[in-house]
Amino acid sequence: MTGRLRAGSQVRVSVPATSANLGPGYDCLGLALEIRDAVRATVLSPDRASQVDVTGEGKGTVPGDATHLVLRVLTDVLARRGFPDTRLRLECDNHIPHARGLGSSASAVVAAIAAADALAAGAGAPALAPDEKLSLAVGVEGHPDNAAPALLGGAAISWTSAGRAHAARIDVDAGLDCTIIVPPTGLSTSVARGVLPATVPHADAAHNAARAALLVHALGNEPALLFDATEDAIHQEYRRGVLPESLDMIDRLRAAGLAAVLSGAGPAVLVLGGRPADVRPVIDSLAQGPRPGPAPAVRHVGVANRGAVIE
Ligand SMILES: Nc1ncnc2c1ncn2[C@@H]1O[C@H](COP(=O)(O)OP(=O)(O)O)[C@@H](O)[C@H]1O
Ligand SMILES: N[C@@H](CCOP(=O)(O)O)C(=O)O
Repeated sequence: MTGRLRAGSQVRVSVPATSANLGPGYDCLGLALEIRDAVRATVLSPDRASQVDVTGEGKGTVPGDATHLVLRVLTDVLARRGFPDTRLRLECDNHIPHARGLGSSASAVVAAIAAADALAAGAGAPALAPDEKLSLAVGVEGHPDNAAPALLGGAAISWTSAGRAHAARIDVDAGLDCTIIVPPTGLSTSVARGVLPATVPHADAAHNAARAALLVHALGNEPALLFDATEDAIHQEYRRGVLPESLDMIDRLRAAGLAAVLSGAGPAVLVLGGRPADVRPVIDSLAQGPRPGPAPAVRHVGVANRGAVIE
């Protein structure tokens, strides 16, 4: 089927930030956080050029042309669904910091897929199943651990099998406190993936398998186990060379008994079960002496129970 969407059709989607890995769950665990981006997509007539307006994060840095991540994925998914060369106006209201390890690119991709699906469904195309949306997101992102909670909300386990991505939502204790420490400068995920070895020792894989399984239990049922459950042996230490300050922060927070992990590929740090009042004294102790630049932001943030939603 090849068709054209009616000019003036519109959809608004909001999508949460995510923190992937949560320590041991490299490329398979993630948590949605209540910081949301919103995108309004309006179909233009075919003689108009697509247009992107950005407010907030990324304004002035993300491209305004067809290479804009949301526009690129949205038009690509629409073309696959039978609506090629759709011209769009996007209004992006961004709150998720870019290149900090809070899944901004996955949220952008998921927002685009959800918007494309809603526009196509409005024109009579069958709606995509959650696994189909996740598989499309993985085709862009390369790993499912951010996209899964961005789609589903809450915490998610994600995996790929025979070229298709899948996810299961897991319970999170309603009272779980999360604090994020967000440095003023970012690091692209591809750089932080590039320093990882192709293989890890068997003992380290076994270490992480135990912690990741324990983490699923701790998040939903026994927060007292979060500290043990967030130990990682397969990615964080390898990233110390490109993220020395984040890893130093994690060391100090963990020495203070807090379940601190690298958020995604960093540089942000996530403290599970910790409040800013617990975290700030440790951050302040790191700042003894002249600080080279602005201080990191310390934010208390709730778990987002809703993933991508059409508003
Ligand atoms: N809302 C968005 N709109 C357009 N591009 C985005 C958006 N969010 C992220 N990006 C692109 O993705 C990059 C960040 O992706 P990445 O390095 O994977 O970091 P993270 O996903 O952890 O924030 C940004 O520098 C930008 O190019
Ligand atoms: N599992 C990935 C997660 C990347 O998350 P991001 O938020 O930094 O993009 C990794 O560790 O590389």
